[in-house]
Amino acid sequence: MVVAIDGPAGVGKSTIAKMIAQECNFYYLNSGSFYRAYTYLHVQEGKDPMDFPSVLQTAKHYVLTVDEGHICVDGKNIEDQLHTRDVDRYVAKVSAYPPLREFVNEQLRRISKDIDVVVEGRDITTVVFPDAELKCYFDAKPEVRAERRYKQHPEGQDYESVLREIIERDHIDRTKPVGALQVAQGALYIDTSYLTMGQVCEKVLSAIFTLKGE
Ligand SMILES: Nc1ncnc2c1ncn2[C@@H]1O[C@H](COP(=O)(O)OP(=O)(O)O)[C@@H](O)[C@H]1O
Ligand SMILES: Nc1ccn([C@@H]2O[C@H](COP(=O)(O)OP(=O)(O)O)[C@@H](O)[C@H]2O)c(=O)n1
Repeated sequence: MVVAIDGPAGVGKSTIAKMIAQECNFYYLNSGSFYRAYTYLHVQEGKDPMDFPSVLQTAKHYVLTVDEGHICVDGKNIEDQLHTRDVDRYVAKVSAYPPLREFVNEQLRRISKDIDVVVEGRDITTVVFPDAELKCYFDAKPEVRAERRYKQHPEGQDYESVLREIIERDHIDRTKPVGALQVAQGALYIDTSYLTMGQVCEKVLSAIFTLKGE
């Protein structure tokens, strides 16, 4: 079974996807971490992240694997390097490059073949797995998402600049020529603004149990 979750930054996709994966014993895949990893590896090589064809070359040079939801290069977990300011600044732009999207999507489909998986992203329910057994779209107001992100890293940027970056990333994600963030047909739409994590998880689990006939 494929459970696909889309939604904007800070809405709770990773948190809930991990909870569902644990509860149902499903494999967990975060498509955003592929785009983050390629952005990181490219910048790490001292190359320009705005030169998108060259980012694709970098991507083709590395073999990424996923170990318990963590992205690894040559077996080394690089998850800690993926949430830096540099990566945050460029990843939405890098991920708008259609050939890179195709490259990432192929890998997501290959990894998910014949397994039970919960996968999250921006175009997972619309482009990558339009036939997923369960499609979810999580939403929340930008102010609520910025507050959550701010609380995640209170030592980092102030609330106002977190909110500005969220709004900017929303704009890029919603206006991508290919793979733009949108609510898929037939998706379970959940506004998480006033729900606890447990309540969101319950709604998704209940949809999974219904599909399984449990
Ligand atoms: N329903 C919720 N209520 C309160 N906090 C939440 C909720 N869902 C997620 N969070 C918190 O918000 C932050 C961002 O969640 P995350 O799962 O990283 O979002 P995303 O993967 O969509 O960017 C995390 O600190 C998480 O614990
Ligand atoms: N399927 C996906 C997943 C992520 N992305 C992009 O990659 C960025 C980082 O993804 P992420 O899942 O780590 O984002 P957060 O919402 O966790 O900050 C997003 O802002 C999107 O621009 C995408 O274009 N398509």
